[in-house]
Amino acid sequence: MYLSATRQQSLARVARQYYVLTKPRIVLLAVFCAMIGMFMATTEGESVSWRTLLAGTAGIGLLAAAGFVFNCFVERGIDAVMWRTAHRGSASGDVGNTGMVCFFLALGVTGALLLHLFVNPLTMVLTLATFVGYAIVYTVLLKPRTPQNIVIGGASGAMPPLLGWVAVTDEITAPAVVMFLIIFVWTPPHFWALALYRAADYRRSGLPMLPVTHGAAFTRLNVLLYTVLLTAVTLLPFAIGMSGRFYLASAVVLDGIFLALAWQVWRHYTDAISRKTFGYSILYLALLFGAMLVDHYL
Ligand code: HEM
Ligand SMILES: CC(C)=CCC/C(C)=C/CC/C(C)=C/COP(=O)(O)OP(=O)(O)O
Repeated sequence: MYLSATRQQSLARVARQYYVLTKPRIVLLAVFCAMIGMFMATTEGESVSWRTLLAGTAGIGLLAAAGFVFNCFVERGIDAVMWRTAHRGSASGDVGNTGMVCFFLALGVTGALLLHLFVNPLTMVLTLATFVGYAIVYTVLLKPRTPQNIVIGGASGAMPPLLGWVAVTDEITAPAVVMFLIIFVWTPPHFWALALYRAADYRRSGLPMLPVTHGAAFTRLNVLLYTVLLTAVTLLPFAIGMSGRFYLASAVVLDGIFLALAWQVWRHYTDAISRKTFGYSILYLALLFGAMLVDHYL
């Protein structure tokens, strides 16, 4: 069947609109962390099977993407009034409601089936629970009601490395919980740094984010306090013997930079510093988990 150039361009534009709703770069880092969880679960000389690696990362990634599309569907009205999210097809109306519902159902069912058929039932159940935690508990129940939405909702975001661990071991043990805790405590400075320089956007949306409900100064203090707590939590992998000196040295350097930025957010705030801190928080998480993986094979 020959499609005219115009038709091809139109299809490509629609495909891109759907792709954007999956928040692909967030899925990428989440799947990266899940993969690290898998490799961290292997013992000396053991490797992750291709079946677990491929089906596990695909299943977790698809269910994460399903959660993000569901979030865009539910928040299409709010996203339309926020400058940062108004471009999304869900907010602009370029992507219809039926299409979004079918899309997140297809993503979610495929992800769950991959995990059930090729990984293990526990990983499928925990990943589905993570989906519910993010799509329903965070997006529908917490986000419109409390400034602690991202702290409690952060539990879903922290699950990927634990899910990766369970995909390999079929059980939850201390190292998986430690990796969960690192992302759980990382989430508030990650998000509140963004919320600070996007405060006007959130005020317009009516969402009870901390800078809107408690003001910038209190939020800036919380960014610093959670970053101090994060520094302590990132020492746990070394403290419990899960990771060695290479990881410890990497964590100390990465934490030092995060603390310096968080201190500036607290004492010498500018939107530019907050934007820089948000951007660094993403690089920080990727490098910290990357260092954990390198250390595992040293
Ligand atoms: C409740 C927890 C979290 C909240 C509220 C949150 C919030 C946000 C927000 C609002 C953005 C900007 C998105 C945009 O403008 O399109 C963002 C970006 C991002 N977040 Fe988070 N985040 C959370 C957890 C996580 C987790 C767990 C990860 C990865 C493991 C992550 C990775 C990223 C990445 C990679 C970006 C950049 C996306 C891009 O540039 O397209 N976030 N986050
Ligand atoms: C099933 C599974 C593995 C889920 C993945 C969990 C995960 C990585 C959650 C991250 C949470 C997140 C990025 C929230 C974004 O906030 P928001 O949605 O409020 O952002 P927005 O304002 O841009 O819509």
